[in-house]
Amino acid sequence: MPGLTSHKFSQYKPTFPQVTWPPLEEVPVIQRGQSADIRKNALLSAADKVSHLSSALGTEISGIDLRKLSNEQKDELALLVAQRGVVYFRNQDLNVHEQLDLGRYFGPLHKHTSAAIPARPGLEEVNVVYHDGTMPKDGYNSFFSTEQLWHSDCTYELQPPGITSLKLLVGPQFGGDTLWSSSYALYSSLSPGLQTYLEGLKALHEDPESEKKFTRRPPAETVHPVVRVHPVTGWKSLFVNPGFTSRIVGIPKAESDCILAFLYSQLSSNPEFQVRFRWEPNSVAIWDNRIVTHSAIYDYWPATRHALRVTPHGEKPLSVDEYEAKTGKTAIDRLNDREHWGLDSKSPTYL
Ligand SMILES: O=C(O)CCC(=O)C(=O)O
Ligand SMILES: [Fe+2]
Repeated sequence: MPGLTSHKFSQYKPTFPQVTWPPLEEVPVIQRGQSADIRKNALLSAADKVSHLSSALGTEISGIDLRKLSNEQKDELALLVAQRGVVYFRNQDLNVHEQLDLGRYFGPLHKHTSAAIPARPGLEEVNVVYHDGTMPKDGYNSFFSTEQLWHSDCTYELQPPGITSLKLLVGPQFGGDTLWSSSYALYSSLSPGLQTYLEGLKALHEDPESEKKFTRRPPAETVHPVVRVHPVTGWKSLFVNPGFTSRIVGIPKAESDCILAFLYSQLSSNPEFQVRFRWEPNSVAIWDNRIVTHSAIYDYWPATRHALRVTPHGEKPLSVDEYEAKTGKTAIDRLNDREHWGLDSKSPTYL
């Protein structure tokens, strides 16, 4: 009953109010995963089932109600997401305010400069993802190649998002899946010489959309390290993405183009780094934008797909040198860190 469904969620339909917000300022972020017990028993033992969907990333948990998590379980969820990149839950009844509260636990919430926000006032921290049959069939595919659709959210900000959630309200019977790609796995796949070279570089992130759309804040562009270290796991990750990283700075343009083209082709096309999620209404994905990229698939026109995203800020990305100076610890390639996380040598996963 499409009429009923669209009425039920009409307050979350997309709007683009022409309001202006002040520029973002630096905000403190508490790394919740840092307080978690490494075994994550409070969270995992409360679940009916925990299934890893691929070696590199993606875990589905059933039997947990996201409205009822204790702070201890939320801390463990933050750690799990930092390790597995993205964690999925189905049949979640949490409403948008509960989704906002959960997000706020992980960091101050980001307000998007230009993306749609819900029609109902007071929900500026919610991002609306919405397509239906009245919109062009080609959708984003007429503006971007499938490779360009891969991105990590809002990396042009000074403090790009950390632990982000997306809840599907309405979706097609089939199609409209989302893909995620592990940037830990991408880093870990490179030869030691290339890893070391990239660790010394920085790249420019900017929003190509900001020239085309009304922006509620002056558009940001920021230079971030090409390899960043996750503050909780201490693992190194490639931090460039086709959506927003335009060039590596301080090296010849041709060299930057060539390296970025190689990295983008790897992250978007190497299935070993990827996981694909088939949504149902009330599915929630929680991913760590610091260490994964993602890409939605627009193959469901003319069906309606409607989802809400809540996006906490992460820290200012730390380069390997910054992480080591700050913590006195050595940042590590995830592939070499199995023992620390209690994995035996045969375990295919990185839980
Ligand atoms: O529609 C989706 O599955 C994801 C869209 C997206 O990129 C996002 O919400 O960050
Ligand atoms: Fe996104």
